[in-house]
Amino acid sequence: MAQIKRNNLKIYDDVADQWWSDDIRWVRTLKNMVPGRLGYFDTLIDWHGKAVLDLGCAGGFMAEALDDRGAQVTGIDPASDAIAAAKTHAQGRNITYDVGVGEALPYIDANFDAVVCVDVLEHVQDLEKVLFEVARVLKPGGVFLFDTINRNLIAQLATITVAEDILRILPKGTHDPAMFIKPHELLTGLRRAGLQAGALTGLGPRGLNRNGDLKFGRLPLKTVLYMGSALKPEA
Ligand SMILES: C[S@@+](CC[C@H](N)C(=O)[O-])C[C@H]1O[C@@H](n2cnc3c(N)ncnc32)[C@H](O)[C@@H]1O
Repeated sequence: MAQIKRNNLKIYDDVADQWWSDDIRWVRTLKNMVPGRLGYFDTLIDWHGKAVLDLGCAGGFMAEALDDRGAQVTGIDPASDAIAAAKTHAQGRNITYDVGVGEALPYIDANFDAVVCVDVLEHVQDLEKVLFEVARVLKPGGVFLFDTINRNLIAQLATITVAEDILRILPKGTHDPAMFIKPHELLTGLRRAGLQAGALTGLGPRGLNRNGDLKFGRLPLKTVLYMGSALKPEA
């Protein structure tokens, strides 16, 4: 049997034209996760007037939500068709979109008040480089806000066996379970990059919305998905 390509990043360009159409369940799921994430992140930062980088923004769900909150948003992603879709959808908004990777951000040092990176860290080729780049582009006193997937058997069962293979709510090959990140690994990476991590919290499904799609919010358990923040200390 042919081997499935894991962490297949082509998936995001393949669905770029339908990113905002609500036709694809897993893309809708990403959209539905935004309020769950912001329910936590909004308690940590007042976005208004802040320069914010949405790192790994794809078609722009989080970027537009941050624009709605009055942030000055820049989004970046290597998926060029997804960035094109983000630009088209954001017409009339003041969002800047760039094609690029987190390992080599095309921004000057100390450019952003916040970097948001949701459902991305477990996809990047070089996590350490990305965290150093995040620290570099943050202003002193700036904050890094993220979520990612834990690496253990339960997280693998939930995201690969159940979500990809049984329920088919994720395309096959979306994730490589070997790239999932244990919280202590991320905390070590943040510290090495010079960032001071705050508390981590769980993220997960909290019922269904009116369309029968999953709603997301904070959970006490960090077994599968977890969110967190880290501060760049003042100079
Ligand atoms: C699951 S999607 C999440 C998209 C978006 N953050 C959201 O929640 O709607 C993962 C995204 O990470 C991006 N990505 C993968 N490798 C990356 C890298 N090295 N630097 C920045 N983004 C990357 C992919 O292109 C894809 O758009």
